[in-house]
Amino acid sequence: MPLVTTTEMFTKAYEGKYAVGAFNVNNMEIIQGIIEAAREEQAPVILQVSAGARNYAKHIYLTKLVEGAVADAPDVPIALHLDHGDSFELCKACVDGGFTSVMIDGSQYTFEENIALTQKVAAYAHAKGAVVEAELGTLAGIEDDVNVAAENASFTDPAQAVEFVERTGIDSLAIAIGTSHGAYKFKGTPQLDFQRLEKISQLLSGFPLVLHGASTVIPEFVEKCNLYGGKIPGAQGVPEEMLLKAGKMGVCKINVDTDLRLAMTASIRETLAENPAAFDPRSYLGAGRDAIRTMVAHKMRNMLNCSHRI
Ligand SMILES: O=C(CO)COP(=O)(O)O
Ligand SMILES: O=C[C@H](O)COP(=O)(O)O
Ligand SMILES: [Zn+2]
Ligand SMILES: [Zn+2]
Repeated sequence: MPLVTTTEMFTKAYEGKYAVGAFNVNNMEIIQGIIEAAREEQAPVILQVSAGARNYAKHIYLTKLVEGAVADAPDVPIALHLDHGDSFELCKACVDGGFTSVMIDGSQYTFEENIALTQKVAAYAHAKGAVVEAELGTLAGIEDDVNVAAENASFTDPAQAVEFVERTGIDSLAIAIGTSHGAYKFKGTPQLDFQRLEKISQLLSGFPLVLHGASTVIPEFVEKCNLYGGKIPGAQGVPEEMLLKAGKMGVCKINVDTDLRLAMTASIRETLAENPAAFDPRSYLGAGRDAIRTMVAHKMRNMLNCSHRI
């Protein structure tokens, strides 16, 4: 099947009380690892591209690789999504360039400015058959060029979320309930505001919610990075059981980037450390690709609960 939007994926996920994984992609090995996992697990999947990834790998290379993925896994529903679009122009370029879904992240603007920008993107994308995710509330952590300090992060207001969805006509909403981007999410015990999620979910009944900054930062992979020369002290993420619970409460899309980075880096470090004579990039990039596949399959089975859903 051709690339799809997220509409049907989210309807099924909402009804089935599970979430679809949205994985950040930057190169061929990452795309192939994710698609191999989706095919093995028979799970729908969202490939998402940040502005940084688009600059790194270039739009045309990424879309051609994704075209390859679609041909390689014809029975898997695959959506191609812009992650954290920060302007109308970027969203337009992605819609025009074959993406089926875009995120406009106006969360750093005032409520009214965020609404105006999101409305404009939604009108354009919908006219072209693409869908739109927007964000209300801000996450702490690093998003592209925006580094939001924890004290400037603000959780999503449930009443505002309803007004925002009604006025913008978006297809899904990213909310802030305590997750954050990157490998350092919590200093003490991990905690999410499930009461807030429940309230938003009640008020927006049936509407797909999105969680960003949802990597688990699995200790095994941090330790492996550190064992083979890395320096990633004190990293901590969102426990998988919390994400599984969120998936039962209206969260239909869960974003994962950091866990893929950690898995790939750990296996590349290990491969090079254990094979000092190796210098064929296929040896360590291939190991990195395998690590992505294993990590994504693990997420699909244990945290998203989206295996065997197609
Ligand atoms: O939200 C993300 C991409 O938009 C990724 O979050 P992580 O950094 O927790 O993987
Ligand atoms: O939310 C951010 C994602 O992890 C993408 O990160 P990036 O902007 O460094 O590509
Ligand atoms: Zn944001
Ligand atoms: Zn994000």
